[in-house]
Amino acid sequence: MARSQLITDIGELTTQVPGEPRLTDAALVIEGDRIAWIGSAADAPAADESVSVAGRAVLPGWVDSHTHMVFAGDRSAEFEARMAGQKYAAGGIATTVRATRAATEAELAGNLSRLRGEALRQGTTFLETKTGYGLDVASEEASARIAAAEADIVTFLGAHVVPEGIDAREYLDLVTGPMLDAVAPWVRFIDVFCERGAFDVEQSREVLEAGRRAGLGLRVHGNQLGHGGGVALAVELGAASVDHCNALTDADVDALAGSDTVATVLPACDLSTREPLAPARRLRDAGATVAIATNCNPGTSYTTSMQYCVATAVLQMHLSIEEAVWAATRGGAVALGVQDSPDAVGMLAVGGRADLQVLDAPSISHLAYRPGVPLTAAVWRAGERVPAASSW
Ligand SMILES: N=CN[C@@H](CCC(=O)O)C(=O)O
Ligand SMILES: [Zn+2]
Repeated sequence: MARSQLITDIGELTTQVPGEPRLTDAALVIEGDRIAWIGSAADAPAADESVSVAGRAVLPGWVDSHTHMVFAGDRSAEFEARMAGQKYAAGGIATTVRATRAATEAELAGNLSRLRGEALRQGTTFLETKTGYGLDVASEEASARIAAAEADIVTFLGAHVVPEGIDAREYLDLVTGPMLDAVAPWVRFIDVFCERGAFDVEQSREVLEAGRRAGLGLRVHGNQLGHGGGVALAVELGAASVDHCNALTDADVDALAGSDTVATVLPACDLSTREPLAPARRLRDAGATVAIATNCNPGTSYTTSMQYCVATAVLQMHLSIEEAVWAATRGGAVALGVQDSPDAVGMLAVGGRADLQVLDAPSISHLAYRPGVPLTAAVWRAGERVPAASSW
């Protein structure tokens, strides 16, 4: 029989199970990679090992549904210029494309593994990442393969920008043809940056329809830098999510509210680009499903901290702490299509994956009440306790 671990003396247990999202004085048992039992600490069964968390809060691991972690180099000079008043534009992506193409596969894998480890130790137990800094067939294939070795879900973002030295028509033929064929074994979704300076609505439609024909799910980077047609297109095509959602018309909000497309907000990116924050409160109030993700990338959001994003969503986007934690766990799961049993993530339920984090705090409200404080006390992913960082 699989090894069992009892985690007990949980002051506050956030399960995200509908109807019973939070328990107090709770305990849970992990058997192998699954949750075997949840209930009151007083009724907890015996197990092979027992860990008392001494009144701390326990919640599902974060589901980070939007990152770009396959890259080389950094863009701190661009960041400093932005802080001095320069506006963010899609063109900065070319800097990272040059560095990524010049890097070895071992360097790209090493950087991804470093970021993945950093995220995991901060409670991110389920991670999506994208290609999008290779932008030729060989580099995108390598990016997808490297990503698949480390991330839980990989998205193909060949349509990030049109790279230097090729015209848009020729590049779209590549993305929707040989590049798509090359990455297909490694990826579950296709994505497109539908924005001025990247791809317009008709080009984006072409990319997404090719991905759908190849059996991929759809995601869109939309309405980040202005009122574009990204959100409307995502809803029309039934995309799993549309991410950024900064500049929304009432019609965009209504369309999202009446759809199954998740609106993913990226608070750290909004602050790092000095763009107006995405209207998460307005989206929730209208009835849209909202997810929160880091958008970890070297250009617009170089953080792996879901806790920082949750705190910002509460403090500046006006979500309640429960709404923000839901958006950063179950919301991410819905955005990635991994919300259903038996392998659902972003919730703690008997029979489900044992992905959880313990906070050095008595309740989830401390995530926003104590912003910037590293509150992750312990993390379990698929039933295994995540070791602390090794020293270098
Ligand atoms: N918006 C498009 N792509 C990334 C930024 C990429 C970059 O600037 O390197 C994003 O999600 O913010
Ligand atoms: Zn992105």
